[in-house]
Amino acid sequence: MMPDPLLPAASTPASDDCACHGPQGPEQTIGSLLARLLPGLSAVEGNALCPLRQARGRVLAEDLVTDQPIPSFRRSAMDGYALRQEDCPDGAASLSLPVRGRVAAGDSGLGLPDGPGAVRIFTGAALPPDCDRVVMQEDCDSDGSSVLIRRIPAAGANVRLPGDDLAAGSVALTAGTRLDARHIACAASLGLSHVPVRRRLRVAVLSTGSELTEPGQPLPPGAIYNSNRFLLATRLEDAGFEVIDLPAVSDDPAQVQAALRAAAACDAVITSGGVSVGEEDHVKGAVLAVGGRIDHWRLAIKPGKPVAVGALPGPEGQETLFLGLPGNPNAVFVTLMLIGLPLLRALAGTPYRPPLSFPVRLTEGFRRKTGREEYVSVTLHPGPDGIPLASRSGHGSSAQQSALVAADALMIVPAACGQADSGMVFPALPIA
Ligand SMILES: Nc1nc2c(c(=O)[nH]1)N[C@H]1C(S)=C(S)[C@@H](COP(=O)(O)OP(=O)(O)OC[C@H]3O[C@@H](n4cnc5c(N)ncnc54)[C@H](O)[C@@H]3O)O[C@H]1N2
Ligand code: MOO
Repeated sequence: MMPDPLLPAASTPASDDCACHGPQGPEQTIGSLLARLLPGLSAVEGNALCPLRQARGRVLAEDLVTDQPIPSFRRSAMDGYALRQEDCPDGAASLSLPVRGRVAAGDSGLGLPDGPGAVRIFTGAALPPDCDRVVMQEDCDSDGSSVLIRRIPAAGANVRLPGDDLAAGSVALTAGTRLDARHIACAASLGLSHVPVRRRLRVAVLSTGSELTEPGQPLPPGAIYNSNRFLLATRLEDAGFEVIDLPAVSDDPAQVQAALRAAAACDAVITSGGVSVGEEDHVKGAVLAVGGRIDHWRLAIKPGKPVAVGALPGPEGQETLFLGLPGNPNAVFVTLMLIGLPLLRALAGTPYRPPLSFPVRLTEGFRRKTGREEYVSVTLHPGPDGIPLASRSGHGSSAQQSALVAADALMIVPAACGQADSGMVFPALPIA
Protein backbone atom coordinates (compact mmCIF):
# COMPACT_ATOMS: atom_id res chain seq x y z
CA MET A 1 0.00 0.00 0.00
CA MET A 2 1.31 3.49 -0.84
CA PRO A 3 1.95 5.65 2.25
CA ASP A 4 -0.62 8.40 2.73
CA PRO A 5 1.31 11.66 2.23
CA LEU A 6 -0.84 13.31 4.92
CA LEU A 7 0.26 10.94 7.62
CA PRO A 8 3.36 11.47 9.73
CA ALA A 9 6.10 9.04 8.70
CA ALA A 10 6.38 7.69 12.25
CA SER A 11 2.70 6.82 12.54
CA THR A 12 1.87 3.46 14.09
CA PRO A 13 -1.27 1.33 13.66
CA ALA A 14 -4.22 2.48 15.73
CA SER A 15 -4.43 -0.78 17.66
CA ASP A 16 -0.97 -0.62 19.24
CA ASP A 17 -0.23 3.06 19.47
CA CYS A 18 -0.12 3.31 23.24
CA ALA A 19 3.31 4.21 24.43
CA CYS A 20 2.25 3.92 28.04
CA HIS A 21 -0.83 2.88 30.03
CA GLY A 22 -1.30 5.12 33.05
CA PRO A 23 -4.20 4.85 35.53
CA GLN A 24 -6.24 7.16 33.28
CA GLY A 25 -5.75 5.01 30.19
CA PRO A 26 -3.40 4.97 27.24
CA GLU A 27 -1.02 7.75 26.32
CA GLN A 28 -0.49 8.27 22.61
CA THR A 29 2.60 9.21 20.66
CA ILE A 30 2.57 12.39 18.60
CA GLY A 31 2.82 10.34 15.41
CA SER A 32 -0.20 8.18 16.24
CA LEU A 33 -2.31 11.15 17.33
CA LEU A 34 -1.60 13.11 14.16
CA ALA A 35 -2.13 10.01 12.03
CA ARG A 36 -5.60 9.63 13.53
CA LEU A 37 -6.60 13.28 13.39
CA LEU A 38 -5.13 14.72 10.20
CA PRO A 39 -7.10 12.64 7.67
CA GLY A 40 -10.36 13.86 9.22
CA LEU A 41 -9.56 17.56 8.92
CA SER A 42 -10.46 19.50 5.81
CA ALA A 43 -9.57 23.07 4.99
CA VAL A 44 -11.98 25.87 5.87
CA GLU A 45 -14.19 27.12 3.03
CA GLY A 46 -14.04 30.63 1.65
CA ASN A 47 -11.47 31.94 -0.81
CA ALA A 48 -10.62 35.49 -1.77
CA LEU A 49 -8.35 37.31 -4.18
CA CYS A 50 -5.64 39.01 -2.17
CA PRO A 51 -3.34 41.83 -3.38
CA LEU A 52 0.27 40.60 -3.46
CA ARG A 53 1.50 43.06 -0.82
CA GLN A 54 -1.05 41.72 1.64
CA ALA A 55 -0.50 38.05 0.85
CA ARG A 56 2.31 37.31 3.32
CA GLY A 57 1.37 34.38 5.56
CA ARG A 58 -1.80 33.56 3.61
CA VAL A 59 -2.47 30.08 2.25
CA LEU A 60 -2.71 29.74 -1.52
CA ALA A 61 -6.13 28.36 -2.49
CA GLU A 62 -5.30 27.08 -5.99
CA ASP A 63 -2.26 25.99 -7.98
CA LEU A 64 -0.75 28.89 -9.89
CA VAL A 65 0.04 27.71 -13.42
CA THR A 66 2.08 29.83 -15.80
CA ASP A 67 0.68 30.09 -19.34
CA GLN A 68 3.94 31.71 -20.56
CA PRO A 69 7.45 30.31 -20.35
CA ILE A 70 9.48 32.22 -17.75
CA PRO A 71 11.52 33.99 -19.05
CA SER A 72 9.48 34.41 -22.20
CA PHE A 73 12.39 35.40 -24.50
CA ARG A 74 16.08 34.52 -24.92
CA ARG A 75 18.15 36.93 -22.87
CA SER A 76 21.74 37.57 -21.95
CA ALA A 77 23.03 36.39 -18.55
CA MET A 78 26.08 38.70 -18.73
CA ASP A 79 27.29 42.12 -19.75
CA GLY A 80 29.37 41.53 -22.90
CA TYR A 81 28.92 40.92 -26.61
CA ALA A 82 26.35 38.80 -28.44
CA LEU A 83 27.83 36.70 -31.24
CA ARG A 84 26.59 34.69 -34.24
CA GLN A 85 27.59 31.08 -34.74
CA GLU A 86 29.00 31.76 -38.21
CA ASP A 87 31.34 34.44 -36.83
CA CYS A 88 32.92 32.03 -34.29
CA PRO A 89 35.35 29.71 -36.11
CA ASP A 90 35.99 26.38 -34.40
CA GLY A 91 39.37 26.16 -32.68
CA ALA A 92 40.28 29.85 -33.11
CA ALA A 93 42.23 31.23 -30.15
CA SER A 94 40.84 34.76 -30.51
CA LEU A 95 38.61 36.78 -32.78
CA SER A 96 38.21 40.42 -33.73
CA LEU A 97 34.81 41.73 -34.86
CA PRO A 98 33.28 45.14 -35.55
CA VAL A 99 30.67 46.22 -32.95
CA ARG A 100 27.48 46.62 -35.01
CA GLY A 101 24.76 47.33 -32.51
CA ARG A 102 23.87 47.79 -28.87
CA VAL A 103 21.02 46.23 -26.90
CA ALA A 104 20.25 46.96 -23.24
CA ALA A 105 17.67 45.37 -20.90
CA GLY A 106 14.22 46.52 -21.98
CA ASP A 107 15.16 47.10 -25.64
CA SER A 108 13.21 45.04 -28.13
CA GLY A 109 15.09 42.39 -30.15
CA LEU A 110 17.56 43.77 -32.69
CA GLY A 111 19.04 41.82 -35.61
CA LEU A 112 22.63 42.15 -36.81
CA PRO A 113 23.15 43.64 -40.25
CA ASP A 114 24.71 41.30 -42.85
CA GLY A 115 28.40 40.59 -42.51
CA PRO A 116 30.53 39.67 -39.49
CA GLY A 117 29.93 41.61 -36.30
CA ALA A 118 29.19 41.55 -32.58
CA VAL A 119 26.41 43.33 -30.63
CA ARG A 120 27.18 45.09 -27.37
CA ILE A 121 24.72 43.55 -24.90
CA PHE A 122 23.85 43.86 -21.20
CA THR A 123 22.50 41.45 -18.60
CA GLY A 124 18.78 40.80 -19.08
CA ALA A 125 18.68 42.19 -22.63
CA ALA A 126 16.91 40.26 -25.40
CA LEU A 127 19.40 38.34 -27.50
CA PRO A 128 19.40 39.47 -31.17
CA PRO A 129 17.52 36.77 -33.14
CA ASP A 130 20.52 35.62 -35.20
CA CYS A 131 22.95 35.42 -32.23
CA ASP A 132 23.42 32.21 -30.20
CA ARG A 133 25.99 33.08 -27.50
CA VAL A 134 27.37 35.89 -25.35
CA VAL A 135 30.98 36.54 -24.40
CA MET A 136 31.58 38.28 -21.06
CA GLN A 137 33.22 41.67 -21.39
CA GLU A 138 36.02 40.48 -19.06
CA ASP A 139 37.13 38.16 -21.92
CA CYS A 140 37.26 41.04 -24.44
CA ASP A 141 39.11 44.26 -25.28
CA SER A 142 37.14 46.92 -27.10
CA ASP A 143 37.62 50.51 -28.27
CA GLY A 144 33.87 50.85 -28.83
CA SER A 145 33.91 50.29 -32.59
CA SER A 146 35.53 46.83 -32.61
CA VAL A 147 36.03 44.06 -30.08
CA LEU A 148 38.88 41.60 -29.62
CA ILE A 149 37.49 38.38 -28.11
CA ARG A 150 40.22 36.54 -26.23
CA ARG A 151 38.15 33.49 -25.28
CA ILE A 152 35.54 32.37 -27.81
CA PRO A 153 32.40 31.10 -26.04
CA ALA A 154 30.63 27.85 -26.93
CA ALA A 155 27.17 27.89 -28.55
CA GLY A 156 24.54 28.83 -25.95
CA ALA A 157 27.06 30.32 -23.52
CA ASN A 158 25.61 32.98 -21.20
CA VAL A 159 22.16 32.76 -22.80
CA ARG A 160 19.02 32.17 -20.74
CA LEU A 161 16.48 30.31 -22.83
CA PRO A 162 12.69 30.82 -22.71
CA GLY A 163 11.31 28.55 -19.96
CA ASP A 164 14.73 28.32 -18.31
CA ASP A 165 13.03 29.12 -14.98
CA LEU A 166 9.55 27.65 -15.64
CA ALA A 167 8.18 25.98 -18.76
CA ALA A 168 4.78 27.13 -20.06
CA GLY A 169 2.01 25.13 -18.39
CA SER A 170 4.00 24.26 -15.28
CA VAL A 171 2.82 24.73 -11.71
CA ALA A 172 4.68 27.70 -10.29
CA LEU A 173 3.11 27.51 -6.81
CA THR A 174 1.00 24.70 -5.37
CA ALA A 175 -2.29 25.11 -3.53
CA GLY A 176 -1.70 24.97 0.22
CA THR A 177 1.56 26.91 0.12
CA ARG A 178 1.84 29.38 2.96
CA LEU A 179 3.06 32.44 1.13
CA ASP A 180 6.34 34.03 2.11
CA ALA A 181 8.55 36.51 0.28
CA ARG A 182 9.78 33.86 -2.19
CA HIS A 183 6.29 32.83 -3.23
CA ILE A 184 4.99 36.37 -3.47
CA ALA A 185 7.95 37.31 -5.68
CA CYS A 186 7.27 34.24 -7.83
CA ALA A 187 3.61 35.26 -8.27
CA ALA A 188 4.79 38.76 -9.22
CA SER A 189 7.12 37.28 -11.85
CA LEU A 190 4.08 35.60 -13.43
CA GLY A 191 2.51 39.04 -13.74
CA LEU A 192 -0.15 38.49 -11.07
CA SER A 193 -1.23 41.46 -8.97
CA HIS A 194 -3.54 39.29 -6.82
CA VAL A 195 -3.45 35.67 -5.69
CA PRO A 196 -6.32 33.34 -4.64
CA VAL A 197 -6.01 32.66 -0.92
CA ARG A 198 -8.00 30.76 1.66
CA ARG A 199 -9.88 32.54 4.37
CA ARG A 200 -7.61 33.20 7.34
CA LEU A 201 -8.23 30.64 10.10
CA ARG A 202 -9.86 32.14 13.21
CA VAL A 203 -8.44 30.65 16.39
CA ALA A 204 -9.75 31.53 19.85
CA VAL A 205 -7.23 31.52 22.70
CA LEU A 206 -8.53 31.05 26.24
CA SER A 207 -6.34 30.80 29.32
CA THR A 208 -7.88 29.22 32.40
CA GLY A 209 -6.73 29.50 36.01
CA SER A 210 -7.87 31.37 39.13
CA GLU A 211 -4.21 32.25 39.79
CA LEU A 212 -3.86 34.28 36.59
CA THR A 213 -3.29 38.03 36.65
CA GLU A 214 -2.79 40.10 33.49
CA PRO A 215 0.59 41.79 33.06
CA GLY A 216 0.57 45.42 34.22
CA GLN A 217 -1.69 44.63 37.20
CA PRO A 218 -0.48 44.25 40.81
CA LEU A 219 0.17 40.60 41.67
CA PRO A 220 -1.93 39.31 44.60
CA PRO A 221 -0.45 36.61 46.88
CA GLY A 222 -0.54 33.16 45.25
CA ALA A 223 -1.06 34.63 41.79
CA ILE A 224 1.14 34.53 38.67
CA TYR A 225 1.09 36.58 35.51
CA ASN A 226 -0.72 35.09 32.53
CA SER A 227 2.07 34.32 30.08
CA ASN A 228 0.41 31.50 28.09
CA ARG A 229 -2.09 33.93 26.60
CA PHE A 230 0.79 35.86 25.04
CA LEU A 231 2.73 32.76 24.03
CA LEU A 232 -0.28 31.31 22.24
CA ALA A 233 -1.49 34.51 20.62
CA THR A 234 1.96 35.47 19.35
CA ARG A 235 2.86 32.03 18.03
CA LEU A 236 -0.52 31.66 16.30
CA GLU A 237 -0.23 35.08 14.68
CA ASP A 238 3.29 34.17 13.54
CA ALA A 239 1.74 31.10 11.93
CA GLY A 240 -0.63 33.32 9.93
CA PHE A 241 -3.88 32.79 11.86
CA GLU A 242 -6.36 35.38 13.06
CA VAL A 243 -6.32 35.22 16.86
CA ILE A 244 -9.39 35.88 18.97
CA ASP A 245 -7.64 36.70 22.24
CA LEU A 246 -10.17 36.02 25.01
CA PRO A 247 -9.89 37.26 28.59
CA ALA A 248 -8.70 34.57 31.00
CA VAL A 249 -11.30 32.70 33.09
CA SER A 250 -11.08 31.35 36.63
CA ASP A 251 -11.16 27.66 37.53
CA ASP A 252 -14.94 27.84 37.65
CA PRO A 253 -17.01 25.41 35.53
CA ALA A 254 -19.68 27.99 34.66
CA GLN A 255 -17.12 30.56 33.53
CA VAL A 256 -15.18 28.02 31.47
CA GLN A 257 -18.40 26.77 29.83
CA ALA A 258 -19.59 30.29 28.97
CA ALA A 259 -16.24 31.15 27.42
CA LEU A 260 -16.16 27.90 25.41
CA ARG A 261 -19.70 28.49 24.07
CA ALA A 262 -18.70 31.93 22.79
CA ALA A 263 -15.34 30.75 21.46
CA ALA A 264 -16.94 27.91 19.46
CA ALA A 265 -17.92 30.45 16.79
CA CYS A 266 -14.27 30.39 15.66
CA ASP A 267 -12.67 27.66 13.53
CA ALA A 268 -10.68 26.31 16.47
CA VAL A 269 -10.41 26.90 20.20
CA ILE A 270 -7.19 26.49 22.18
CA THR A 271 -7.23 26.57 25.96
CA SER A 272 -4.34 26.44 28.41
CA GLY A 273 -4.49 24.98 31.93
CA GLY A 274 -7.12 23.02 33.80
CA VAL A 275 -6.79 19.91 31.66
CA SER A 276 -5.12 17.55 34.15
CA VAL A 277 -6.67 15.37 36.85
CA GLY A 278 -7.16 17.72 39.83
CA GLU A 279 -10.50 18.89 41.22
CA GLU A 280 -9.78 22.37 39.89
CA ASP A 281 -9.22 21.11 36.35
CA HIS A 282 -12.56 21.89 34.70
CA VAL A 283 -11.75 22.19 31.01
CA LYS A 284 -12.56 18.66 29.81
CA GLY A 285 -15.78 18.63 31.87
CA ALA A 286 -16.77 22.00 30.44
CA VAL A 287 -16.26 20.77 26.87
CA LEU A 288 -18.65 17.88 27.55
CA ALA A 289 -21.12 20.13 29.42
CA VAL A 290 -21.54 22.44 26.40
CA GLY A 291 -22.22 19.47 24.10
CA GLY A 292 -18.70 18.91 22.82
CA ARG A 293 -16.53 15.80 22.98
CA ILE A 294 -13.01 14.82 23.93
CA ASP A 295 -11.58 12.29 21.48
CA HIS A 296 -8.04 12.07 22.81
CA TRP A 297 -6.34 12.91 26.05
CA ARG A 298 -2.82 12.31 27.30
CA LEU A 299 0.29 12.12 25.21
CA ALA A 300 3.39 10.05 25.88
CA ILE A 301 5.61 13.13 25.76
CA LYS A 302 7.33 15.39 28.26
CA PRO A 303 6.51 18.19 28.62
CA GLY A 304 2.90 18.11 27.55
CA LYS A 305 1.35 14.93 28.86
CA PRO A 306 -2.21 16.17 29.49
CA VAL A 307 -3.33 17.37 26.05
CA ALA A 308 -7.03 17.03 25.18
CA VAL A 309 -8.25 17.05 21.58
CA GLY A 310 -11.91 17.07 20.63
CA ALA A 311 -14.66 19.23 19.22
CA LEU A 312 -17.13 21.91 20.33
CA PRO A 313 -20.56 22.46 18.77
CA GLY A 314 -20.37 25.59 16.59
CA PRO A 315 -23.30 28.05 16.39
CA GLU A 316 -24.30 26.87 12.89
CA GLY A 317 -24.15 23.16 13.61
CA GLN A 318 -20.53 22.85 12.50
CA GLU A 319 -17.84 21.21 14.63
CA THR A 320 -15.12 23.45 16.00
CA LEU A 321 -11.74 21.89 16.71
CA PHE A 322 -10.97 21.94 20.43
CA LEU A 323 -7.45 21.70 21.76
CA GLY A 324 -6.88 21.75 25.52
CA LEU A 325 -3.21 22.35 26.29
CA PRO A 326 -1.69 21.96 29.76
CA GLY A 327 -0.94 25.01 31.90
CA ASN A 328 2.82 24.73 32.24
CA PRO A 329 4.32 27.23 29.79
CA ASN A 330 6.93 24.91 28.26
CA ALA A 331 4.27 22.24 27.78
CA VAL A 332 2.18 24.87 25.95
CA PHE A 333 5.08 25.71 23.66
CA VAL A 334 5.92 22.08 22.84
CA THR A 335 2.35 20.85 22.36
CA LEU A 336 1.39 23.84 20.26
CA MET A 337 4.41 23.26 18.04
CA LEU A 338 4.02 19.50 17.68
CA ILE A 339 0.24 18.98 17.78
CA GLY A 340 -1.55 22.31 17.64
CA LEU A 341 0.15 23.89 14.65
CA PRO A 342 -0.03 20.78 12.43
CA LEU A 343 -3.78 20.45 13.12
CA LEU A 344 -4.46 24.15 12.61
CA ARG A 345 -2.40 24.23 9.41
CA ALA A 346 -4.48 21.35 8.07
CA LEU A 347 -7.64 23.39 8.79
CA ALA A 348 -6.03 26.40 7.13
CA GLY A 349 -5.38 24.33 3.98
CA THR A 350 -1.65 23.57 4.30
CA PRO A 351 -0.67 19.91 3.81
CA TYR A 352 1.18 18.28 6.72
CA ARG A 353 4.96 18.06 6.50
CA PRO A 354 6.74 16.24 9.33
CA PRO A 355 9.21 18.57 11.09
CA LEU A 356 12.82 18.14 9.93
CA SER A 357 15.24 17.28 12.71
CA PHE A 358 19.03 17.54 12.79
CA PRO A 359 21.55 15.62 14.95
CA VAL A 360 23.07 17.15 18.11
CA ARG A 361 25.60 15.72 20.58
CA LEU A 362 24.80 15.94 24.29
CA THR A 363 27.58 17.52 26.41
CA GLU A 364 26.46 16.46 29.92
CA GLY A 365 24.55 13.27 30.67
CA PHE A 366 21.39 13.03 32.79
CA ARG A 367 19.08 10.31 34.11
CA ARG A 368 15.40 10.32 33.28
CA LYS A 369 12.18 8.39 33.70
CA THR A 370 11.37 6.17 30.74
CA GLY A 371 7.96 5.90 29.05
CA ARG A 372 7.63 9.33 27.41
CA GLU A 373 9.52 10.92 24.58
CA GLU A 374 11.15 14.05 26.00
CA TYR A 375 11.65 17.40 24.29
CA VAL A 376 14.61 18.92 26.12
CA SER A 377 15.42 22.63 25.81
CA VAL A 378 19.06 22.88 24.72
CA THR A 379 21.52 25.58 23.73
CA LEU A 380 23.78 24.74 20.78
CA HIS A 381 27.45 25.36 20.10
CA PRO A 382 29.58 24.34 17.11
CA GLY A 383 31.02 20.80 17.49
CA PRO A 384 34.44 19.64 16.24
CA ASP A 385 32.93 17.11 13.79
CA GLY A 386 30.19 19.40 12.48
CA ILE A 387 27.52 17.99 14.83
CA PRO A 388 26.39 20.81 17.15
CA LEU A 389 27.06 20.31 20.87
CA ALA A 390 23.88 20.50 22.97
CA SER A 391 23.71 21.61 26.62
CA ARG A 392 20.48 21.51 28.60
CA SER A 393 19.34 25.07 29.20
CA GLY A 394 17.43 24.22 32.39
CA HIS A 395 16.69 21.48 34.89
CA GLY A 396 13.93 19.86 32.84
CA SER A 397 10.82 21.34 34.50
CA SER A 398 7.95 22.25 32.20
CA ALA A 399 7.35 25.33 34.37
CA GLN A 400 10.87 26.73 33.84
CA GLN A 401 10.22 29.32 31.16
CA SER A 402 13.79 30.63 31.39
CA ALA A 403 15.05 27.29 29.98
CA LEU A 404 12.93 27.74 26.87
CA VAL A 405 13.91 31.38 26.50
CA ALA A 406 17.59 30.38 26.47
CA ALA A 407 17.11 27.40 24.13
CA ASP A 408 18.12 27.12 20.48
CA ALA A 409 16.47 23.75 19.92
CA LEU A 410 14.40 20.96 21.42
CA MET A 411 16.48 17.78 21.70
CA ILE A 412 14.33 14.63 21.37
CA VAL A 413 15.15 11.81 23.81
CA PRO A 414 13.34 8.56 22.93
CA ALA A 415 10.78 7.20 25.41
CA ALA A 416 12.87 4.10 26.22
CA CYS A 417 16.07 5.99 27.05
CA GLY A 418 16.59 6.09 30.85
CA GLN A 419 20.13 7.45 30.78
CA ALA A 420 21.11 10.14 28.29
CA ASP A 421 24.93 9.95 28.32
CA SER A 422 27.38 12.68 27.48
CA GLY A 423 28.48 12.24 23.84
CA MET A 424 25.24 10.57 22.72
CA VAL A 425 23.70 11.93 19.51
CA PHE A 426 19.98 12.77 19.50
CA PRO A 427 17.72 14.40 16.90
CA ALA A 428 16.69 17.99 17.60
CA LEU A 429 14.13 20.43 16.23
CA PRO A 430 14.94 24.10 15.72
CA ILE A 431 12.89 26.37 17.98
CA ALA A 432 12.22 29.16 15.50
N1 LIG B 1 -1.83 14.17 39.97
C1 LIG B 1 -1.34 14.65 38.82
N2 LIG B 1 -1.03 15.94 38.76
C2 LIG B 1 -0.53 16.45 37.61
C3 LIG B 1 -0.33 15.61 36.52
C4 LIG B 1 -0.70 14.25 36.60
O1 LIG B 1 -0.60 13.45 35.66
N3 LIG B 1 -1.23 13.82 37.78
N4 LIG B 1 0.23 16.13 35.38
C5 LIG B 1 1.12 17.24 35.59
C6 LIG B 1 1.50 17.81 34.32
S1 LIG B 1 2.61 16.88 33.42
C7 LIG B 1 1.10 19.02 33.89
S2 LIG B 1 1.73 19.68 32.43
C8 LIG B 1 0.15 19.82 34.64
C9 LIG B 1 -0.93 20.33 33.72
O2 LIG B 1 -2.03 20.61 34.42
P1 LIG B 1 -3.18 21.54 33.93
O3 LIG B 1 -3.32 21.52 32.47
O4 LIG B 1 -4.37 21.18 34.69
O5 LIG B 1 -2.64 22.96 34.25
P2 LIG B 1 -2.81 23.81 35.56
O6 LIG B 1 -2.81 22.90 36.72
O7 LIG B 1 -3.94 24.70 35.39
O8 LIG B 1 -1.45 24.62 35.49
C10 LIG B 1 -0.21 23.99 35.55
C11 LIG B 1 0.82 25.06 35.90
O9 LIG B 1 0.87 26.02 34.88
C12 LIG B 1 0.61 27.33 35.40
N5 LIG B 1 -0.21 28.07 34.43
C13 LIG B 1 -1.47 27.80 34.10
N6 LIG B 1 -1.93 28.70 33.22
C14 LIG B 1 -0.94 29.59 33.02
C15 LIG B 1 -0.83 30.76 32.21
N7 LIG B 1 -1.87 31.19 31.46
N8 LIG B 1 0.34 31.42 32.22
C16 LIG B 1 1.37 30.97 32.99
N9 LIG B 1 1.32 29.86 33.76
C17 LIG B 1 0.18 29.18 33.78
C18 LIG B 1 -0.18 27.06 36.65
O10 LIG B 1 -0.13 28.14 37.56
C19 LIG B 1 0.47 25.80 37.17
O11 LIG B 1 1.65 26.11 37.87
O12 LIG B 1 -0.44 19.08 35.65
C20 LIG B 1 0.49 18.34 36.47
N10 LIG B 1 -0.20 17.78 37.55
O1 MOO C 1 3.26 17.69 30.73
MO1 MOO C 1 3.83 18.33 32.04
O2 MOO C 1 4.28 19.53 30.96
O3 MOO C 1 5.22 17.20 31.77
O4 MOO C 1 4.73 19.15 33.21
